[in-house]
Amino acid sequence: MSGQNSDPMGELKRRAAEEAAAMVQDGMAVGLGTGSTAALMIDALGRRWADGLRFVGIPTSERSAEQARALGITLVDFSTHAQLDLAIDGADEVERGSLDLIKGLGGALLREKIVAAAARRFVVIVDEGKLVDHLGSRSPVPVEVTPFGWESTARQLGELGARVALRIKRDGDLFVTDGGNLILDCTFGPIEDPRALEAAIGDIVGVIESGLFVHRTSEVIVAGRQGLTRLVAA
Ligand SMILES: O=C[C@H](O)[C@H](O)[C@H](O)COP(=O)(O)O
Repeated sequence: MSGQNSDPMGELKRRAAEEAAAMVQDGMAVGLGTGSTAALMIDALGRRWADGLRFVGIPTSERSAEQARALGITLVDFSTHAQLDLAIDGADEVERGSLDLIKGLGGALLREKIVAAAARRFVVIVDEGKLVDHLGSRSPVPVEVTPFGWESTARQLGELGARVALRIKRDGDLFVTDGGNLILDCTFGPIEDPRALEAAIGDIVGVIESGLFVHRTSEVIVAGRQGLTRLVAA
């Protein structure tokens, strides 16, 4: 039908991405997230760059770096920018109220968490389908682990109550992160205490980082059928 958007959720994600991109000011150092929603944000920043906005970016993955470079965006690293003004990224789950997150279904959780931790403000952009009452309701917790001894690490994660799956790509090869590590997708079901679980996972030797982002979110821009909503942690 004329005028009807054929991809309403895609349009909603684009609007959230544009809203976040509009938060970037001249001279800022910005963390550039990873995933389909973050890619829309990077495209929006590319359009603002073409209009004359100037900032520097630290990407959270090789694919986000490639996208930003192709748009002419200046990329830097932590050797010159140990702290960022703003980081913008997507999420796989956002817990209502706390705004705690699960991230990493795209395999970028380690660099994303480092960038989020280095930013004065961490803004998350999602469609309303990502909102949950409890983390773990729909998504596993991705955990980045060293390849050496991953089987033992997996066993210890299982002892925390998770069903553990080594991430394999569609072509049947091992999924290897930008850092050369493996991902274990850990299904816990609804998580009552994300902070405690994040600590317990982090205590396991062989674990590099988990996709639980607890008490890190400054604001979430949610794109829904009623429009955009901006949530701030309770
Ligand atoms: O590792 C990937 C990231 O955590 C993504 O931000 C997350 O998976 C959300 O991606 P999308 O916006 O494509 O749903």
